[in-house]
Amino acid sequence: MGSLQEKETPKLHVVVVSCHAQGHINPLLQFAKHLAHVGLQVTLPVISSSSDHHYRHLPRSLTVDHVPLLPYQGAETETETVLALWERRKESMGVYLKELMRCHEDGSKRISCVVYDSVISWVLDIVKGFGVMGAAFFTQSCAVNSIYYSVYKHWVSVPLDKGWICVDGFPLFEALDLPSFVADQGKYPGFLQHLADEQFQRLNEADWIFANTFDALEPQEVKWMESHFPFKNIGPMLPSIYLDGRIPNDKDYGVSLFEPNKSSSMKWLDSKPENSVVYVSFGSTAELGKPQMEELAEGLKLSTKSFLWVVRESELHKLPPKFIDETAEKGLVVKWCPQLQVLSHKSVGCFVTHCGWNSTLEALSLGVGLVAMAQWSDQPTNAKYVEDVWKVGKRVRMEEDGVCKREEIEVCINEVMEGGGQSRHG
Ligand SMILES: O=c1ccn([C@@H]2O[C@H](COP(=O)(O)OP(=O)(O)O[C@H]3O[C@H](CO)[C@@H](O)[C@H](O)[C@H]3O)[C@@H](O)[C@H]2O)c(=O)[nH]1
Repeated sequence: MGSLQEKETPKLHVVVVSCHAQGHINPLLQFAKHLAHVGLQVTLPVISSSSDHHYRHLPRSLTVDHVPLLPYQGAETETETVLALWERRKESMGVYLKELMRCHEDGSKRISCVVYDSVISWVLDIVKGFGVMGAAFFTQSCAVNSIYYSVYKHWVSVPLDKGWICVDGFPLFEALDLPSFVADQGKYPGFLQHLADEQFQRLNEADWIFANTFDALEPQEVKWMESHFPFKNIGPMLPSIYLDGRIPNDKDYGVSLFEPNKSSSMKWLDSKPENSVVYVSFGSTAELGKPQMEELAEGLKLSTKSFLWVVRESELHKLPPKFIDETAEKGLVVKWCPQLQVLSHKSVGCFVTHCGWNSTLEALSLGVGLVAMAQWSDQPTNAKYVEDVWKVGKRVRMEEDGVCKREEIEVCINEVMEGGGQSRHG
């Protein structure tokens, strides 16, 4: 029997490759859904050492492929460094990608284009080796991209000679406003150069460049970036239900590396009055020091507000002993939650956040005021924009020891809850 598929015009096949982190997978997956929605066949590979990922609401023309993590080459050790793990993931994804490209050099699933996360631009070398088009996708703000590009071009000197940097038409960036890799190179040796080179040295070979931002949010920064590269701003990459509803049934990002504590979080929020809850989360990678964790816990205790705090499994041991029991009346600690549903819940009145770019875009899109507690990477720059440029929240002040104290946390929460940030509920 001549199958229906044989008679159909084959769909263009696009592969979307993200680095292995929730904050990168979410916007790239969202972009993949848009491609699937306009009729393309999309494959999204996700590294998995186990099958503990959680998939939901994905369109039929979007396939999530599991990529096995290759075993260690040498002796197995328990303590794998960040860089070694990064290399092992790179190798695993590289092997998978070459095989996928070889299998689909022709035929109905021939690959037309690979969209890759800008921080893993080595993907472009593989893609170009097969004569296929490649599109870079930047998951961070244009302000941050511009700073890294200025470093790459040696237009700013790092370590900072003056203690601040100025990019044309942007706000002045003092050290505490800069991505941590720029402000404190000593802490992350080699990281900045690697990141700047990785993102920009092959960019001229990319056929398209996409960024998860939008013109109205960063008008100067977008213009500046566009004067150097043909960027297309396609953000914010949030599930459609929170924006224009373009993709039917698109309620959730859909691939979670953590298991969300959904029903208990939402039930608990339902029991709280409007605008009464502080939502606290530091995303998927930030690790707070124990003293900071204690100050935050004490700050939440001091505050008269209720709180929902996401503390990832690996961070739980840093909570003060008995904290969960002592605060059971006013607080709930969960290991992961459906953040978009939480932020759009009417009981949530403010968001204490590390200012990861996705969390920032989500809060801005849903109208929740922010208490910005940046930890590392691009987060200090996002926090500066939250307070000084968009004026949608307060940035906490750190003491000399780099820790933000409980009283400061309490004051910032009160200010934002009582109208210092943006207001969603009137
Ligand atoms: O309980 C939770 C906590 C978070 N999220 C989601 O996880 C994502 C987290 O992304 P983000 O806020 O960007 O933080 P990170 O996971 O820390 O993201 C990394 O990647 C981002 C994009 O490059 C950078 O901006 C960050 O600094 C970097 O740490 C968001 O979509 C959240 O909605 C949940 O669904 N449930």
